[in-house]
Amino acid sequence: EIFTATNDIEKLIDSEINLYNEVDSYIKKQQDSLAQMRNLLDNVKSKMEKVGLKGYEQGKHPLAIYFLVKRFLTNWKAVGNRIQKEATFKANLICITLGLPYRLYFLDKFLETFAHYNSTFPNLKDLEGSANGLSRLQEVYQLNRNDLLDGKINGGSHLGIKFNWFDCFTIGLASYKGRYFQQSYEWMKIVYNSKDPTISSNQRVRALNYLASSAYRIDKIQEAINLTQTLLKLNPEHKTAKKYLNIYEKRLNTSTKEKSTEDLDDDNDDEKDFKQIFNSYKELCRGNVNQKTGDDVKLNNQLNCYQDYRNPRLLFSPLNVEVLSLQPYIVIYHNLLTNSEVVLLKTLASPLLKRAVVVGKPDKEYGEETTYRISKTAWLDKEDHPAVKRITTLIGDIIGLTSETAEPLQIANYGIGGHYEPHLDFIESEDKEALSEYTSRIGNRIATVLIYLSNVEAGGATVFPKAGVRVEPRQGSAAFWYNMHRNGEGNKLSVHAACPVLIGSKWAANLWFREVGQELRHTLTEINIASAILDLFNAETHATCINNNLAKVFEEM
Ligand SMILES: O=C(O)CCC(=O)C(=O)O
Ligand SMILES: [Fe+2]
Repeated sequence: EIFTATNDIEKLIDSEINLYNEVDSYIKKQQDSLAQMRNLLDNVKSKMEKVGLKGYEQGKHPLAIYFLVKRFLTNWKAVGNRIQKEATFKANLICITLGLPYRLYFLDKFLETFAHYNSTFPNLKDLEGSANGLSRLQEVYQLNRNDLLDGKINGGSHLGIKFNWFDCFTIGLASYKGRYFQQSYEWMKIVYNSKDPTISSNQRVRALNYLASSAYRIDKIQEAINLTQTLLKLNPEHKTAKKYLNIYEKRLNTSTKEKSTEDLDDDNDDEKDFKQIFNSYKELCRGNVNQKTGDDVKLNNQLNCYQDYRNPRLLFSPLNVEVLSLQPYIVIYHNLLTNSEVVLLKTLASPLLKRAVVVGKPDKEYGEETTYRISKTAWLDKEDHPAVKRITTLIGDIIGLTSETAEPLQIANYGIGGHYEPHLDFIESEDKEALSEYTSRIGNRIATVLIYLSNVEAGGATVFPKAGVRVEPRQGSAAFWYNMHRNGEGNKLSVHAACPVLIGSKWAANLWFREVGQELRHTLTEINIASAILDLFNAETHATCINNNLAKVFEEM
């Protein structure tokens, strides 16, 4: 017992004072800590509000997405660290001393929420990915740099948020990695010249290094040399600068004449063709449709349309067909799917979406992740849902090909800057054995039907750089084209691309028809068109069609 001796009472008095001090200091620390947390939270709130877009609207805007990802990596991380500290055993110790439960309930719940979200938080790869998307958008759509700095896109409305040096560096680095050297030059220059006191000297040197290297790549050789010399003054021990300085100086001493012949040699025919396709791709993405390459496309200047009700399924509701190109044959089927069919396909695909891979060369392993295709995809088999089967069969009937050998439906969803650079859908390979392995059972990808499952606010068109064709996504409509000639050879004019999504999000479904089973059907294309001409005389033309001169086109063929 305590009450029997003063000695013990004195101990008790000491204990009381100790206890008071202990709890008092704990509360003060908690108050400090809470005040700090309040600060961090207010800070992130003000950043959230500054963006100016509410809720899911942010997900449609590439800058808002970039800042959202950045908030998780910086502000929310700081809040998380703070919360982690709250969970130190000190807090628990107090609980034990006072005979309270081991952890206060609210602390547990707090941590649980954080741990749960933490596993799905964006990481550095996501920040790089968003910056990479932004740099691609800047390149393809020629986004104005000053507008971006200001938090807007080509004269659009302002987000309330602006770029700081860190953002310029992040996007500059993404541009550098994407080989957009003019861009990386400009972004890194801003970082290097920034007066912001929060840039460490180390960061400034890093920016200088990329700036010099970008300058070299855009033929500002003397500037690259000067910048590298400055860099070496700041950091004489820099690992690579000396080596690069040598290279730059050598290059400067090479006469211009020599250089230009060198450059010409580099430009072999394949490379030239590739550059042409790429330039035309960007022009078409920007909406400049008069970008024809090759001579085979003179027939394609006309826009034609007809109503198709030859198939009994279409009798009461004929399909509006718009012919965009005859060589290669590209058409649009307007309003092919209903809204509820579109919603159903997206709902079925959503839980199955995974980062898209490309088939690549059949001699390579199936499924490569690349930067030239950024989207998530899911496969829906005919057996997965009766609607998938019905839609696949209907499409086969409409285009006149058997869907027996068609691939499952591939649903794609493109995020920030999501795209698919110019490519062919059929598989080519030098390696005959590997090719035959890919094609032996059902043949190559003879034709593609691309159904749009959403509208896109800006960007995201499907373009055919060689045919000079651009298709804007319209929810429920579909593009159809042949990838192969009737003689079984691939048609290189079918090269096409998905332009990066600028604003909004894009959903589409690919249905690839394979060669096997089409032997007698492929020939029917021309007959289909011929019968469509007959239809022209009976049917009303679709409102979106400008000319009605399919017959004229045929006379020229
Ligand atoms: O989404 C697009 O516009 C084109 C997609 C495409 O070409 C493909 O997935 O092969
Ligand atoms: Fe494709």
